[in-house]
Parts: sequence; structure tokens; C-alpha cells
Amino acid sequence: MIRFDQVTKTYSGATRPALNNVSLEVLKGEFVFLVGASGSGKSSFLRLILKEERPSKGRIHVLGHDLTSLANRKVPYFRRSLGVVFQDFRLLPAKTVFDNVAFTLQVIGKSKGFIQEAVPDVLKMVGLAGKSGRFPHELSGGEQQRVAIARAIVNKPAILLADEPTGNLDPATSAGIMTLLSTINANGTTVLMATHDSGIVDTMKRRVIELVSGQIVRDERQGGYQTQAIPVQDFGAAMERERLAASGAPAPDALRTSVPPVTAATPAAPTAPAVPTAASAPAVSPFAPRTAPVEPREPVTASVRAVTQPAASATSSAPPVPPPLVEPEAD
Ligand SMILES: Nc1ncnc2c1ncn2[C@@H]1O[C@H](COP(=O)(O)OP(=O)(O)OP(=O)(O)O)[C@@H](O)[C@H]1O
Repeated sequence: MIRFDQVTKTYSGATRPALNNVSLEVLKGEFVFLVGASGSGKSSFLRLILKEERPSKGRIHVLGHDLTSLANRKVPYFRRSLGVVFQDFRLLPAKTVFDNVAFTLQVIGKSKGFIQEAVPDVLKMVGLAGKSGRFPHELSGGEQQRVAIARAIVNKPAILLADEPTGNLDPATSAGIMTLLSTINANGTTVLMATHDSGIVDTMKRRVIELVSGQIVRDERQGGYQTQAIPVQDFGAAMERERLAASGAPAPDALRTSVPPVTAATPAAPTAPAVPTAASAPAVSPFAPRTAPVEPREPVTASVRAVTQPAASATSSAPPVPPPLVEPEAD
């Protein structure tokens, strides 16, 4: 469904690649978390799948298309099979909930009759049946994200890409969004989600791909969030480093994070969803110290090369995220 063969992406003017020799396969029906420190390459990975960026080296296949040779005029049509959700919702502020979702279908030329049926259906699915006449500013953050998800799935995409979809939401609201994404996945859509939310990843127990400095250092079935870049045990130390950095003091060597060797593993078969509920949602932020000991992870069959990585710099800032993907069909 999605295959990366030795993909490297180096942005112009950059001194190091955002993605470095990445090979992996995502199968139909999988739910995959992309984790890693800020700047590790998660958004770049998603943008390459959307063909918003081109790889500097390597090949990418998505839904049977070789993206390297896919003509630009065919890209809008290709993207109809992909839904995208962003952290900041990206709704059209002057359009109602109904019209935000309908707009996606209008620009690809769907009939009025189709739109009148499809939009209420999808709004019902995301739990917003009674709010179709509201404007985005009249909705909570969680409701706005539901509209964004409705918009992303109304055309029944084969793949849903979500770039930190819960990044602006509280834990209970995030749990509701994850329940929704799990339902969408259970209905057959392959989901790839970049996240920093350790609570969600630990609760859902899905495939986890971890990036450090643009390389895959972990590909684990039913994985947890624990990152190589910032090992869980060292969250306290990481916070102490932040405190010292903010106060201008040099970080003592004792506080530097060490990175254990890593065994990368592989594409896992789809598994039954373990969906957090609003009631059970753990109130954990990526930077919350955790006290529980780290369980050894069970490796799965390797098809991704094992990589040993230096610690990632966690200082890069996120680039601007690409605009919504819906484009009118070329004649
Ligand atoms: N358009 C761009 N031009 C130049 N460099 C870029 C661009 N987009 C990303 N980068 C760089 O590529 C690297 C990976 O960035 P990317 O946004 O993919 O990381 P990320 O893991 O998604 O980070 P975050 O968790 O903060 O969103 C970073 O060093 C970033 O500065």
C-alpha cells in the first residue's frame, strides 16, 4: 500500500537529510504511529506520501503508483485516495460545518445529490449530526477536529494521514478523536499518524515506527511511545537540561541522554484496536515523567535494517504544514 525504498530527503540548503535512507512497507488496513523527537522527519515522511515533496534519492510507491514517475497533472486525482488531518484543524472559518465538508466534494465535481447524502452521513459518523449549521468558531477544539476528520474521510480515502491530530486537544478529547480514528481504521482505511502523545501510543498498542534524525530506529508491532531520542527514564533529566539551558548554565555531562543500541523490526499485521475511551484516557503529556520501569520490547520479524543512531537533536522547529489537498480535477 505504501512502500519506501531507500528514501532520502534533503531539503535545499539543509546540511543533513530530513529522511535518511528509509525503507519500509505499510500494509492495507494497518494503523501506524510515527514517533520521534521534533525535527526527526515525521512530517517530511507524510509529505512525501502526499507527493508534496519529492525524495532526493530512492523510490516511493503509494496505492500502486510510483510517485517518482507520477505526472504532476495526475497528482490531484491521486490525492483523492488520501485524507489528511492536521494539528490545527484548518477549517474554512466563513463556512458552516456542513459546507466545510461539502467543499471537499464540490471541488472534485460531486453532484449536489451526492453531497446532500454523503455529508450528513459522515457528520453523523463523527458525532456532529446536530451541528452542521455551526461555524468553526462556534465549536470546541475537539469538535473542530471532528469536522476536519469528516472532511478528510468524506470521499472514503484508502489512506488517512494525520499529523499530530490531537496536538491541540486535552486528553479526554484526544481519546474521543482516537476512538474515531480507530473506527475509521476498522472500516478499512489505513491510518498513519505522527504524534508526540505518549499516552495515546501506549494505550492503543499499534505498530510504532520511530525516527531519529531521519532514520528508522524502531519498527515495532503493538509498540509503545518510549523514544530512543528521549528515553522515558530520562524525561526528568531532559527537563533539567531544559531548565539549565533556559538559565544559561551548561548542561553537565551526567545529564546528557544516552541512546541504547536499537533493533529495528518490521511491518506488522493489522491488529484489533485497543481504543482509549474518554474515561480511561491517560493524562500523559510527552514530557510527563513516568515512573514505571520500561518493559523490554519484543522484536518482530525484521524487514527494516537495524540502525544504530546517535541521539537526536530535539531543537528543530516544525516547518509550515502544507495546505489542504483538495484540488479541482484537471479536465
Ligand atoms: N520545507 C523545509 N525546508 C527545509 N528544511 C525543512 C523543511 N521541512 C522540514 N525541514 C527540516 O527537516 C527536518 C525534519 O523536519 P520534520 O518537520 O519532518 O520533522 P518532524 O519530526 O515532523 O518535527 P515535529 O515533530 O516538530 O513536527 C528538520 O530538520 C526540519 O527543520
